[in-house]
Amino acid sequence: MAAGQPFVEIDDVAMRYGGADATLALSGTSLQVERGEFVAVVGPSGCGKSTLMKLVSGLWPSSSGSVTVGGREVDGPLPMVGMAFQNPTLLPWRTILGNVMLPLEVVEPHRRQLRAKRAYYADKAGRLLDMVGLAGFGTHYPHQLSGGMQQRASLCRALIHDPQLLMLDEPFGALDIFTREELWAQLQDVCLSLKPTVILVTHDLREAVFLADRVLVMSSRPGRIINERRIDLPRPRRLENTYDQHFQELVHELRDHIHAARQGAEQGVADAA
Ligand SMILES: Nc1ncnc2c1ncn2[C@@H]1O[C@H](COP(=O)(O)OP(=O)(O)OP(=O)(O)O)[C@@H](O)[C@H]1O
Repeated sequence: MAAGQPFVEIDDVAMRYGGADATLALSGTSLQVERGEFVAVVGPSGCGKSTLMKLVSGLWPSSSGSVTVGGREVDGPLPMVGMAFQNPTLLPWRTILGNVMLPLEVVEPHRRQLRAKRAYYADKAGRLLDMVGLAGFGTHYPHQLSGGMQQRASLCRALIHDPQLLMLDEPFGALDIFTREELWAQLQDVCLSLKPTVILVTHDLREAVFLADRVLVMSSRPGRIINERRIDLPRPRRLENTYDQHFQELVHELRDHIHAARQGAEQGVADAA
């Protein structure tokens, strides 16, 4: 990776699902993320946020333009990525510890070392579970945990192989507000300690402002970045800071941008009618 090059770089990407007349999800989309930066992506529903995540993690190819991570063009799933989604997707027949350790069975060099170093990795998984308040739950099965606890476990699974890039697609979207806020604080602690590069997709503007160094706002579909806001709040941020005037001003500012993006889309539909 060349000095000064961003860790993640999306350059003028377009993405169409299916044939020529199928949905154009992204068009003219560009963004850059520095190593160790926490970026949140917000935008109107259906604007292409998840599509953007699929391109960066190599789960889907772009139709045009380029996507590079760590200085290399993305041409397939990246082992250096950890992912967590709205649905925790834990395997029901595995214990929580077994679920957290799953990526180690797939991603090299851990896969090669797992048999010889199982105790080391189990200890590491246990420490991650401790960090998110799940000490003692490693031997439980997913159905024995609440939704919030399962989501914490899926966060540990995303982190177990020391990913350089953490991709979080609405990871707390299905949780109640109290659990969600508790997990913001835990995710912040984990990130301050492990310092991965993070891209978070969320609908929750408070979540974006609480967690991110920078928030990117997308236009309506086909999505592209229409605004970016650096979040200049000191860390560690505390939940009581969400009541501060500056915090609320940032949230309102983002809300205005999204409102404008949605208005733009409605205007486009009206013009076409
Ligand atoms: N597998 C797919 N096949 C065809 N079209 C798809 C597929 N996945 C997404 N789309 C379409 O692409 C567009 C962007 O979808 P995407 O899921 O990226 O949006 P989003 O911003 O994440 O949405 P939301 O905020 O509602 O979760 C939508 O119009 C959607 O219907």
